[in-house]
Amino acid sequence: TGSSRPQRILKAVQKNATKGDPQSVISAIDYYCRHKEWAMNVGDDKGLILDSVLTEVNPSMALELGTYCGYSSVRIARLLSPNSKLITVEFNPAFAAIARQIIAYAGLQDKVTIVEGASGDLIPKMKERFGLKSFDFVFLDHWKDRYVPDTKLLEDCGLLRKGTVLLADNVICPGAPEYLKYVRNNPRYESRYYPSVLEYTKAEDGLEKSVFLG
Ligand SMILES: O=C(NCCCCCn1ccc2cnccc21)c1cc(-c2ccc(F)cc2)cc(O)c1O
Ligand SMILES: [Mg+2]
Repeated sequence: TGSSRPQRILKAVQKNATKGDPQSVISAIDYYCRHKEWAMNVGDDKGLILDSVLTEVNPSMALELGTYCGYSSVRIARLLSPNSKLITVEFNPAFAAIARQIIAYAGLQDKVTIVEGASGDLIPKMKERFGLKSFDFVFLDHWKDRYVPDTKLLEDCGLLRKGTVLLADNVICPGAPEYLKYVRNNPRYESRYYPSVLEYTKAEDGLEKSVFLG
């Protein structure tokens, strides 16, 4: 059988990017997915918004739900301060294996821990597994119907603190309408919508940033 899309993306990184240079890895993936074959990375347009929110938050502990090929893991990890960490959760072992190689190619393997499994199973085990108190930043980019239950789970497991920033991808396309309702009508969150486009297209999409107020 032939290669998978993530395998082809890894090949494009190995061919066109410079080992240890995260920006070249990001550019190689964006070029491939814009000109060769589309893939569900957060992409360069929404990626600039992700970068700016990250720079503002400067998290010590970051969580990503939905690794895929590791594109946004590289975007996040490249901006983390020394000793800051990213935990990224991926459901699909084949995707996780590719992401591990792309993150390592960027030279960011010491900052990123990839955990395989379902968010609903893993979130309740995070405190004990990683000895962490809470997350400073959470990037939601997994199953869109899991955004609300997993946000509630993060609250209930005491993994959010006053000021934790949640950033959700795809709130317009494919859409996360229940999530928008949940965070926008909730006194425990201060939300703001960042309009953008669906990765590598002209279709409308955007990111929702929600600050947990405790
Ligand atoms: O579906 C998307 N992402 C989720 C992929 C599956 C995640 C599975 N998963 C990972 C960790 C994890 C942990 N627990 C449970 C499940 C978990 C997605 C889709 C589109 C898209 C697709 C077609 C189209 F026409 C327009 C847009 C664009 C995006 O940017 C996306 O992110
Ligand atoms: Mg996405």
